[in-house]
Parts: sequence; C-alpha cells; structure tokens
Amino acid sequence: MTAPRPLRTAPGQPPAQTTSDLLGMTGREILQGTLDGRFPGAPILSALGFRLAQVGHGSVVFEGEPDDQLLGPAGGMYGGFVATLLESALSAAVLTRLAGGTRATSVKIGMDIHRAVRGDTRTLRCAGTAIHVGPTTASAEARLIGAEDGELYAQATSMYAILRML
Ligand SMILES: CC(C)(COP(=O)(O)OP(=O)(O)OC[C@H]1O[C@@H](n2cnc3c(N)ncnc32)[C@H](O)[C@@H]1OP(=O)(O)O)[C@@H](O)C(=O)NCCC(=O)NCCSC(=O)Cc1ccccc1
Repeated sequence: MTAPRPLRTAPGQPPAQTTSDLLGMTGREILQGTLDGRFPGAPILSALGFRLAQVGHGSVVFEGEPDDQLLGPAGGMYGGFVATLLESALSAAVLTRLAGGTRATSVKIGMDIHRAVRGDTRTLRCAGTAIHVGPTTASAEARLIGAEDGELYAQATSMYAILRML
C-alpha cells in the first residue's frame, strides 16, 4: 500500500496538523490555537489572502484583502470567491460551539451578493455567527463587509449536519 503524501507546511506557518491530531479538541480550542499561531490557518483562506482575526463562543471574524491574482475575466471576483469566504466564516462559527470528536459539514448554503468585490477593493471583514447548534444539525449566518466603510458586500445563511468522528 502506498504511504499517504505528507501534509505540506506553508512558509512561516506552524506545521500542518493531521485530522487525528485535532480530533479530540473542541472547535474553539482549534480556532484559538490558530489565532495564537500554534496551528496553521486553513490553507484555502491563506490562498485567498484572508486570516482569522477573532474567535468567540459562536462567532468568528476573518479579514483580508482580495488578491488581484484571483480576478475573473470580467475584472471582478467570482461569486465562488465570496461564497468560499462566507462558507469559511459560517463553518468556523459553528465549529466554535462543537465538542471534541464532533465536526460540522455544510449541507445547504444560501448567499446574496450585493456589491462586487474587485481587485482594488480594500480590506474586507467576513463575520460568522452560529444561530443554532444542536446534537444533529446547526445553522449560521455570515456577512462580508468593508472593514473601513462598513458597506455590505454579501450575506449568507447555512445549514449543517453534525458528525460524530470518534
Ligand atoms: C449591480 C448589482 C447586481 C445590483 O445593485 P443594486 O442593488 O441594484 O444597486 P445598489 O445601488 O445597491 O448598488 C450596489 C453597488 O453596485 C453598483 N452598481 C449598481 N448597478 C450597477 C451596474 N449596472 N453596473 C455596475 N455597477 C453597478 C452601484 O454603483 C453600487 O456601488 P457604489 O455604491 O456606487 O460604489 C449589485 O448587487 C452587484 O454588483 N452585486 C455583485 C454581483 C457580483 O459581484 N457577482 C459575482 C461576480 S459574477 C460571477 O461570478 C459570474 C461570472 C463568472 C465569469 C464570467 C462572468 C460571470
């Protein structure tokens, strides 16, 4: 049997954790460890130019600047870029309320984009809030806003299935 490929570590980041390393930890411990620099952030977020800025009980904030390397053919960011940011905030907000050995997986996401994100858009803040976290399902809402002007770029709601991993 072929050995699994080792996880790659981004330059300047602490070593990547395997799923089993983190399995027993609460979601909030994982995210607080990321905020403190003990664990690396999710690679997808750093690829989009975003970082975790705040973690609370049922809430998170990501911040970053859109990278013009990600522009689409019409000179704006794809809706998928906005959706990825919102899904990150939605999922992380739910994760902050999960016990060790449980994880959430998105089963439904709805999103409205109210303002185009462009290559020269300044710092954006993506804030997620858990609305309901039960033993089998969860829901959350998130907003993408301009950090300086407070303009609403997009909003989303989501539904999760709670999975027991242990
Ligand atoms: C324009 C509208 C749809 C409607 O806005 P409304 O609610 O009626 O009006 P509101 O007054 O609130 O205006 C808000 C801001 O919009 C500006 N604005 C208004 N009208 C126009 C106009 N005609 N043209 C240009 N801009 C217009 C307006 O000046 C204001 O900005 P300001 O305050 O002046 O700085 C807005 O919600 C929007 O842009 N959403 C984002 C959509 C988006 O980015 N989708 C994802 C990317 S597409 C994709 O991925 C698919 C794809 C892939 C590959 C290839 C091709 C496609």
